Amino acid sequence: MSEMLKVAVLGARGRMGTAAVAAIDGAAGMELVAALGRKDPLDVLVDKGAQVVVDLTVPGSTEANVRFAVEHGIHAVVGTTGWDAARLAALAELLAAHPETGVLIAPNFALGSVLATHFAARAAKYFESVEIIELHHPGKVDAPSGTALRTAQLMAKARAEAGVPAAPDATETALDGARGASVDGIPVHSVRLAGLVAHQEVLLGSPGEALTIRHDSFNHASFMPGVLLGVRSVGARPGLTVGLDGYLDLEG
Ligand SMILES: NC(=O)C1=CN([C@@H]2O[C@H](COP(=O)(O)OP(=O)(O)OC[C@H]3O[C@@H](n4cnc5c(N)ncnc54)[C@H](O)[C@@H]3O)[C@@H](O)[C@H]2O)C=CC1
Ligand SMILES: O=C(O)C1=N[C@H](C(=O)O)C[C@H](O)C1
Repeated sequence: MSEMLKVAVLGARGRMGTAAVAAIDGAAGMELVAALGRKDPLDVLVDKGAQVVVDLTVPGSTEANVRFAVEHGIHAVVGTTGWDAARLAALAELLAAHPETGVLIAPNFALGSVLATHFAARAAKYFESVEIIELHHPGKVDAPSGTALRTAQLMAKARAEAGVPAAPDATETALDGARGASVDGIPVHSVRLAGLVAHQEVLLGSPGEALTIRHDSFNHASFMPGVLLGVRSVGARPGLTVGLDGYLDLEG
């Protein structure tokens, strides 16, 4: 019988962590060796021989958690938000000193969301106007969502590379926030509504037509196949991968 992959979850009592603990517990070939909360020491990861850690915590904790994992040769699959360019650059530098360790930073583990972002990036250069609306449960602590940030960044990059001019917008006066947050020039609007889980609409418009790319996560089960794919793959992918699309063949 082949050996079980030893997996630990950080943020194990949160919304995502609870679902991930159950998914890993029930997954073939994996053994859940630790399920840690905010007050548990990270040394447990080493004591329990974790080979992969899944970080589902909060933006203020995730960087230190991942740094600890990498420094101890533990691969990391990270769903937590807050990984801006400076944090990613520092992590890439750390990984250069630990070339056998892999880290996946996945703003969204839901396959449909990964595809929606991919399609939005592909479509971005063909339309005059693009805007993003992300809609989440009111317990979410960050805005805009990590998914919306990444989607906007990829769309803005595609438009810049294609030489698309700034979207038309005659707004001269507006209340603060009325046009959303500008992410690389793309307006991103954040809705927090009881009853929602995680949803996003990318709006693309040109004279006479509009395309809407919408994805809905109705519950946290939507994220679990991506979490398990990340856990199974990260050991064979040394270095830093941003986005679950890095583990998928979306062009094939
Ligand atoms: N990549 C993806 O597909 C998804 C990512 N997320 C992200 O995952 C993160 C967690 O989301 P939720 O589960 O909804 O939040 P949550 O607030 O329900 O859970 C976070 C948990 O982490 C714990 N925690 C905080 N610091 C910790 C530390 N240093 N060590 C261990 N545990 C710690 C908290 O006590 C809490 O139980 C957020 O950043 C969210 O945006 C959420 C859903 C999907
Ligand atoms: O906090 C959440 O719930 C989610 N967070 C991630 C994000 O910020 O994009 C992924 C998903 O949207 C759910």
